[in-house]
Amino acid sequence: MAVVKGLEGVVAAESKISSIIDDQLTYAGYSIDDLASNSSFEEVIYLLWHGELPTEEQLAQLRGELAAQAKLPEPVIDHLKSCDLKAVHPMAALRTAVSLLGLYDEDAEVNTAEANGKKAIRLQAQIATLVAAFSRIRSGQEPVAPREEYSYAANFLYMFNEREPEDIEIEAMNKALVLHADHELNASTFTARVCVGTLSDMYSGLTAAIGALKGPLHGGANEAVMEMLFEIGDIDNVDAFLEKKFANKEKIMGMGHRVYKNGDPRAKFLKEMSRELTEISGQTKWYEMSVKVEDIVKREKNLPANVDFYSATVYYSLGIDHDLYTPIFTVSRFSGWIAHILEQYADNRLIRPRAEYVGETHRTYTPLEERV
Ligand SMILES: CC(=O)SCCNC(=O)CCNC(=O)[C@H](O)C(C)(C)COP(=O)(O)OP(=O)(O)OC[C@H]1O[C@@H](n2cnc3c(N)ncnc32)[C@H](O)[C@@H]1OP(=O)(O)O
Ligand SMILES: O=C([O-])CC(=O)C(=O)O
Repeated sequence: MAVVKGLEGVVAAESKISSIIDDQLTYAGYSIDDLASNSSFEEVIYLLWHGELPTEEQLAQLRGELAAQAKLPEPVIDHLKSCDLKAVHPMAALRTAVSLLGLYDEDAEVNTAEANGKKAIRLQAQIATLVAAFSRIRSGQEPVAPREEYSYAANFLYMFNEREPEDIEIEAMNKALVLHADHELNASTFTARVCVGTLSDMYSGLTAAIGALKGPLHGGANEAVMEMLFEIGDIDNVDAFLEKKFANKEKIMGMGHRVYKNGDPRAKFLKEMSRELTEISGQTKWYEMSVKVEDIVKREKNLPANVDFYSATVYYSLGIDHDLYTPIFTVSRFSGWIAHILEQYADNRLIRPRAEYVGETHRTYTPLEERV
């Protein structure tokens, strides 16, 4: 058996949800360029779950259902209030809270297509409320109830700040949600599929996926990018910072990708948003530092920026705490994970690869008292 470390290049599933071919990303056959420029996040949710863009009527129905399901069960809010949220990582709190949501859903263990369809809407609606509620409760404020008349992106921002978001903020959040929604068989999506491939439930699949996205080699990189920029502090420090990183063979967060070798097609949109938003907020230094980091890493290591690199300064410009960047990624990626979970259920086979054993063999049991 040949071991493929990290399963690089291994094709482990057939999927109609998204594809990466020649560094081009598509959702159900629509290019990410097209969708990022034209589509609402709700249209993308529909596309990922149904394989088609919605009609006006279908979109209105989805929006209505999402708005109607966005409230959290009181015990979940009480749970958040009972924790010292300043002492925990938001992704850890989210992982637990999503699992907890399952205890208040009578459909949690019902694995029919109908029940899974209902859970899909409920969970996609509640995840945004949950992230915003975490942020509010952590800063000593009451969670803000979702508003049915807002779009998904506008409502998400509103629940953070309890003020009507500006058009530019809504546009940026919508675009970020569209860009992060799905990405073929990335580590967290694979995790979700492995989990539900045992015929476990949707809550378990999503909880497992959150755990995988949390890591800094995956979704956690956007938070790490902002920490890196804080540490660099000033554009004049970029060269010395990177030289030291290269000398110590440390990774530069937000750079490099397992699949894209010539550039992540999502990054250019986030870069442009970062430029625009940092200009508006009068904090262009973060954008300028990012560009310098990107240029040097490209020149020295031939590694392009990935989706996490410029999303950091986009969210920073929206006034969001940097440890909430990966939770925001989670809100978007819920749509993709759910699509993959539904696709896995529809044509399931247990996912169970093999390992090549490289440990000791032919050993004889030594009684406890004889061991040294
Ligand atoms: C949404 C997302 O998940 S996007 C990815 C987010 N993750 C990050 O931004 C973290 C930083 N990047 C990385 O760690 C990697 O590029 C990954 C995890 C994204 C891809 O990893 P892999 O395909 O397994 O590549 P791997 O880690 O084996 O790297 C290959 C080589 O490139 C180097 N390399 C890869 N990424 C980086 C980086 N960001 N900085 C410096 N060197 C890097 C490695 O050190 C390694 O060098 P070596 O061959 O001399 O040992
Ligand atoms: O595909 C990957 O390995 C990681 C990634 O970019 C994503 O999940 O969006």
